Amino acid sequence: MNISLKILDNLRESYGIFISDKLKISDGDCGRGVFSSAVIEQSELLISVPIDALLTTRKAQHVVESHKSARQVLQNFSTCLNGTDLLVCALFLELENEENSKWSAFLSSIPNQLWNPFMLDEKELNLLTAKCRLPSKCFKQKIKISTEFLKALGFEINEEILNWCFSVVLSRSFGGSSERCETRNHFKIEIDNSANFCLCPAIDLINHEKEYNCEYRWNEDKTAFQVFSRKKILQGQELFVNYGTTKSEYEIYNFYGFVLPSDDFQVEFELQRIRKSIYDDKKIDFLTSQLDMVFAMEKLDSSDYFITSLKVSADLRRLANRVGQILEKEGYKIIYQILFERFIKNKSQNNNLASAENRVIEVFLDCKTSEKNNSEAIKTKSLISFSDLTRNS
Ligand SMILES: C[S@@+](CC[C@H](N)C(=O)[O-])C[C@H]1O[C@@H](n2cnc3c(N)ncnc32)[C@H](O)[C@@H]1O
Repeated sequence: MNISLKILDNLRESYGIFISDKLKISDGDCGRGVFSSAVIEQSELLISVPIDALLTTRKAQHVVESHKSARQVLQNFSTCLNGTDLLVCALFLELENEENSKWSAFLSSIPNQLWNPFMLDEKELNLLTAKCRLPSKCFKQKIKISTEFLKALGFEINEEILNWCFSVVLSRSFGGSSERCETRNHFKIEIDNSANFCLCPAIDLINHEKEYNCEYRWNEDKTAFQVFSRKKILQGQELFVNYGTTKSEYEIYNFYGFVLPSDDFQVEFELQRIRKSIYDDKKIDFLTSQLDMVFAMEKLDSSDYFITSLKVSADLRRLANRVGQILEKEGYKIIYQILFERFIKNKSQNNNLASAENRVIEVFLDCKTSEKNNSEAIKTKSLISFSDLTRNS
């Protein structure tokens, strides 16, 4: 069976989650997401997750407490472990349980590779401006609490796995303080009296957009967390929710590790970081020649195309994403560098330096997010085909 269908079926079977037959998981412009496989009418119920299927902080605490010697260790940590730490530790412990975990279907529905800025090293973080750097620095400190707690329980800590658990909680949890969650997520969950902070299988597969076509609702009668369509959704369209209409782009970046392409986005912090990065000249020369070859194949002049593309950033983003994917890990940095240098060379032709610069950074950030999200998909992708790019331009 197709792996995406299997993910949805496992979630249905393991937790009694209702997931409309009109939904499927696919890769799109924002990485993996949920798409419609048939027309969806306005106000259709698309996903309904019963309360038992929510991994709340209270349940996370039970997971942690059920570990031998945990109670005593918990006493020593009682003043510093909060809901986030409990969820992080519970995920870590459930991963150790593998197939025996109640949450194995949920865990295997989450991508193996996640990325958040807190994973940047100290040197890189210090290159960001304070507004962007501080939350990630705090998250770096916060992980230390879970690390110490799990060590006290006798576990050897694999940093990569713990980072993954932390990233899951940052980018896939719902709720928060009841006052904030009403405005952020358009719902208010009162579970276990106070523990309105949880992970939610299935619903966490939906990506974020400012113009969203779906919304969350907490159904008090059914005690279920649900997703409804806000408008008609055509076959093949992606479902989007809004992770928080009052969230700043900095919050989105720090919690979810991506940035929405938008004209007014202040990305100077990334620019600062990249300008100070050190590049290997030979590598850039080699990759530049590869990029030129690609342009030549498509009979495009790269610098002209680049200047034009600044005005049609969606196309440029798509192009850079593809090239970034082919060049894998370092791809996005190199593309950024190449594009930026070409832009500087040609800047006399363009009188709006700041907005063009921002567009280039958008491209860079998109490549980065896409590279991280699609790392599995990338492996199977063959060489660049520009057919859809040219079709759309
Ligand atoms: C709640 S998950 C959404 C589902 C996720 N894409 C998946 O494959 O499981 C949140 C993560 O999805 C990605 N994401 C969501 N909305 C996005 C967007 N508009 N652009 C880029 N990435 C997005 C980010 O990696 C974010 O941390």
